[in-house]
Amino acid sequence: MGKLSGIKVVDLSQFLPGPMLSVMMADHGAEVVKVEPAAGDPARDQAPFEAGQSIWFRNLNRGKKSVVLDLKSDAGREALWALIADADVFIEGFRPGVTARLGFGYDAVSARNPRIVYCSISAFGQKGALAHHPAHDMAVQAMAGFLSVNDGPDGMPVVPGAPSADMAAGLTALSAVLMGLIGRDRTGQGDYVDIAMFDAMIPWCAHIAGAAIGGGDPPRSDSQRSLGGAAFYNVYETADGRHVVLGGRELKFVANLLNALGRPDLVALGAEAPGEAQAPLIAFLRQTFRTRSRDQWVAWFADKDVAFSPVLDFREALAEPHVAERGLVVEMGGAHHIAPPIRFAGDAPWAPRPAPELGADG
Ligand SMILES: CC(C)(COP(=O)(O)OP(=O)(O)OC[C@H]1O[C@@H](n2cnc3c(N)ncnc32)[C@H](O)[C@@H]1OP(=O)(O)O)[C@@H](O)C(=O)NCCC(=O)NCCSC(=O)C(=O)O
Repeated sequence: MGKLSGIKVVDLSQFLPGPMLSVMMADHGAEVVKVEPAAGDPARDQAPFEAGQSIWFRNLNRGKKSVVLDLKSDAGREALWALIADADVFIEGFRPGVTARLGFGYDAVSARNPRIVYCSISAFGQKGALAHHPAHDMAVQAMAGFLSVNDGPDGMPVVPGAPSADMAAGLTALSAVLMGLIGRDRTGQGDYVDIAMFDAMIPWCAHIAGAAIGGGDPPRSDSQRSLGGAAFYNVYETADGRHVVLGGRELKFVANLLNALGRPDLVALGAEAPGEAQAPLIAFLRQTFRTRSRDQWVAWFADKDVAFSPVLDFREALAEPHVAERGLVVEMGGAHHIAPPIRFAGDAPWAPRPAPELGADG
């Protein structure tokens, strides 16, 4: 029995942030009813597909039910009210004002079910100058400053690989809903929470935007300038044109590596401030890493206590034995399932659950 069994979730959200929240609830036993328009959650149409389903959609919607409701019709609205009557959680991810126009704003929903924890997830929040601006992940990253530190050597911001604003919002919303449920259990009263992708990203910036927060110049960051050009927090090219990272900030790792490379004289430079003072160390490391291939370096580092990693593509990353040992990706019936990142010691062994076909439950 999952930690959330007995909790009923009505979820109108689409794409990524809201489904991320509700899939983690479904993983732990909540009954999640995904309410979709006739066209379905657009994530259903996102390539690549496998075993007849979008891989993206499957891994964000496993273990849920799907009902199709036209919320602009009386019958659809009635059906949603019936679902809300005994629900514990209501999730929506439209632009601010949409659910109120449909008749399902917090005031209306809590009047019918005062115990409900109602979570809105939007790009910039329900209030504020940007509130009604439509936005996907990249636009929020752009507005929050994150794209400015993900530029290439030509200064052009790079389209982010990970949808950080979506994920930050989904995971923040999960915490919020669980807090809401704990509070509700104490007081008997539900509550409303306004989660913004923007708000969820801003707390992530303190270390990279530190200077700007303090009123100084904003940081710039391609790989050579990250953290102001720290030798031991940097990316290096190898002889085969691949890359490796030194990702350690502790001086003992600097010493371990430079001693093994026969250059103990450079260790003191590791303690200097990143930037100009470390330039000779960076130059040495650049030259050194170009003398072997990436995988030769992986072998060389195997018996060294240094925070070193090869830069892998996704195929390589998923083929790592570590992924199999932790059971992170499971293939069943020709479909690949990504395991939940939260698994309690007392949980039954995890088994993949299918994501529903559109309207499978009504
Ligand atoms: C994603 C959006 C930009 C999409 O913009 P829009 O297509 O203009 O959607 P809106 O939310 O403004 O409005 C949705 C409309 O659909 C209608 N609607 C929705 N569901 C129903 C059902 N079931 N029945 C009838 N009508 C429905 C709803 O009433 C609205 O109509 P009207 O009232 O008539 O207008 C926006 O929803 C948004 O900013 N959402 C918050 C942030 C967010 O989730 N961003 C995407 C993250 S995922 C991501 O970044 C990524 O995947 O990439």
